Amino acid sequence: MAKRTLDAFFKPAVEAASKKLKTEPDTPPEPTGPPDTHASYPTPIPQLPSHITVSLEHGTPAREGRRITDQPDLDLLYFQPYITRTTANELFKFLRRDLPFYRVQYNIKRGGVETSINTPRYTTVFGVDETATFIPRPEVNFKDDYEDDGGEDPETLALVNATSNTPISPSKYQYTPRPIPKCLDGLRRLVESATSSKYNFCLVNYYASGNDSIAFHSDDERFLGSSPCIASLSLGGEREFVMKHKPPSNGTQTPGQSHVTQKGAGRPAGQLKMPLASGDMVIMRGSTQANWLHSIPKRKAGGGGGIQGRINITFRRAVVPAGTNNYYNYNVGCGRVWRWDEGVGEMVEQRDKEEEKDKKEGKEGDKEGDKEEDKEENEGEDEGENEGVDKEEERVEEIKDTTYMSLLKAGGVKTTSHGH
Ligand SMILES: O=C(O)CCC(=O)C(=O)O
Ligand SMILES: [Fe+2]
Repeated sequence: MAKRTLDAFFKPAVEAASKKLKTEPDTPPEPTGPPDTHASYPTPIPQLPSHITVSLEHGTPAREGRRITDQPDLDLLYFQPYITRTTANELFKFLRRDLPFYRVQYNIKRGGVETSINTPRYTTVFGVDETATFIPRPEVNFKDDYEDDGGEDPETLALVNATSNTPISPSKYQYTPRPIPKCLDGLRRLVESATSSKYNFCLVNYYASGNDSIAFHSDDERFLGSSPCIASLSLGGEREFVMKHKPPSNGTQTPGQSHVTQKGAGRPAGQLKMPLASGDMVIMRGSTQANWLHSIPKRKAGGGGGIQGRINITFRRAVVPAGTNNYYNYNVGCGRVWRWDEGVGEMVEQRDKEEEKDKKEGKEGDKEGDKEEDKEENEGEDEGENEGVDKEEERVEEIKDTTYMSLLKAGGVKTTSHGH
């Protein structure tokens, strides 16, 4: 992206930041503008404080990216870091506090049997595939719409067909697509300019502790097109990112196995391990997704560079509506919203309006019902069950790998995916 366009995007922030320095040095950071609202958001999403915006604009890349292509089929660009640690940690706290998260459950069918999977991390997603786009609604945006008239906030963005600009039929998507809020969209544009690729999706993972994870998988769904470029940004506590080559179709030695450095005994051959710290960014591109798997394994408590919890943001480009359906299904789903509670220092599941009303009216029977439900949910959260969940996910991956192998033999058709 041209520097001029980025300057225009960040200009209000630069002005706000310099004004703040001159007049009110001790007041809390000012957001760059009013919060983003949209019917698809559970609550408004604030804009970044102007000093974070300025630091992103002027401080990235904190270091130039290092290209890693010394393994077969691998093409990585590794920024260590892309965003300075201080800004990355502030961004981490902002996003954890201000984004709505989900703990998605979904069913898979294996051998004809329905199995329920609990995604072992918090997720959220924004964006729409390239057949549609969000455009400002002139009738709203030319009004002085930030004046509070006590009514509902007017919708400022309309979802339209990307070529004809005509409204999208509500039946086109299974979930209402969510526009990328400004606090992530500025970042998307910066990352676009750093990687010379375009992105229309922003997937966010929050790993609350070492027990949260993502199993080995590749982001090689057909809806991303061939040779997708995926930018993956890490914020907060450090976690290990592990990559391994997909098994070969003929079941012989993993390609590249003999070239990959094996540090320490007992470590499986052919794995690459990267300690992703706050602000680091890995770009996976070329034939990487087609040939390599990646994961964030669970790990014991401790480590993480002093910060508890980690956010990962991936920027991707989906080319067809199947991508939109898949991403909302597996990263938002149908469950309740979870939000960060600074007081208790953890994510808290949000009640819906009906439940709040019941609580206020003191409906005891319903409360008892809730307890039963909670108990069942908590039972599903103990360590043993989580182990099981992780294994469930690993087993899904095994199935994906096996299918991948058999499809490769049959001519390289892609597997279905659960949309990590
Ligand atoms: O957290 C990470 O670094 C990886 C996330 C990831 O692989 C994904 O969301 O597909
Ligand atoms: Fe991934």
